[in-house]
Amino acid sequence: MKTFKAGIAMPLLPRALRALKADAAWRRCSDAPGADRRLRVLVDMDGVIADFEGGFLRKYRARYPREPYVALRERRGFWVSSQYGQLRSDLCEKAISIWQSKNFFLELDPLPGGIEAVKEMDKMENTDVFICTSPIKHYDHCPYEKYAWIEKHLGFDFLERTILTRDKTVVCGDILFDDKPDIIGVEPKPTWEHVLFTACHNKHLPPCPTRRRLLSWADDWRGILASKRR
Ligand SMILES: Cc1cn([C@H]2C[C@H](OP(=O)(O)O)[C@@H](CO)O2)c(=O)[nH]c1=O
Ligand SMILES: [Mg+2]
Repeated sequence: MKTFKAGIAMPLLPRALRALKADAAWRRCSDAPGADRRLRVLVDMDGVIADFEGGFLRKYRARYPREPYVALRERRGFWVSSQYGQLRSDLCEKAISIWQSKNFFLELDPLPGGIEAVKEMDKMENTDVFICTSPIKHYDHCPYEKYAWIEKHLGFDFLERTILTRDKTVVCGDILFDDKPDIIGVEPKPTWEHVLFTACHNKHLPPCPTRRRLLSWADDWRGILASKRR
């Protein structure tokens, strides 16, 4: 969105009006939430409210019962296929075939407390919550199943609050709860604070002084939201 420098005299009122509206909209994204501005919370899906890792391991072991696997407590690094490829090169493709299969994303179990937390946020005053999730590029099943999962667990109306994107940095919000340690994209300074949601693959990372963690939905997520309102 183009922003116009405030204070430059516009020849035509409509353009000036448009400029002021654009500037006001831009400010809504960037000013800290105050009494009049609503807090915008972005919640990731896989690894935060949907159990990608548990669902993967269950289906991998069912399809390849005699192949080596990585126990959840042994998981290191965000990308499952990388660790399976290190185990044995052909296991990389076998891993990928699991989440490319029909019903993989649809049949993921909710993670404990996630659905309840999102529903509570949705009812909070001065708060807007969105699910902000990245589909895999093998699009035969994933985009549809992510929408269907949201309808199944949060209701049809929550599709209005569902964002599918491969680049989360361009999404405007105050907080992003996400299990991926490095969230990069075209925007070098995203508006949101990334709160790292603890998952099997990231729990061994050293503490980072500049980034907060949410250990689970039993942790103090309400306190994190409250800290952004002051
Ligand atoms: C390949 C892969 C995908 N994913 C999830 C992350 C993304 O969903 P989300 O943005 O909801 O966390 C999606 C596409 O990469 O699949 C993993 O969590 N681990 C993996 O190893
Ligand atoms: Mg995730």
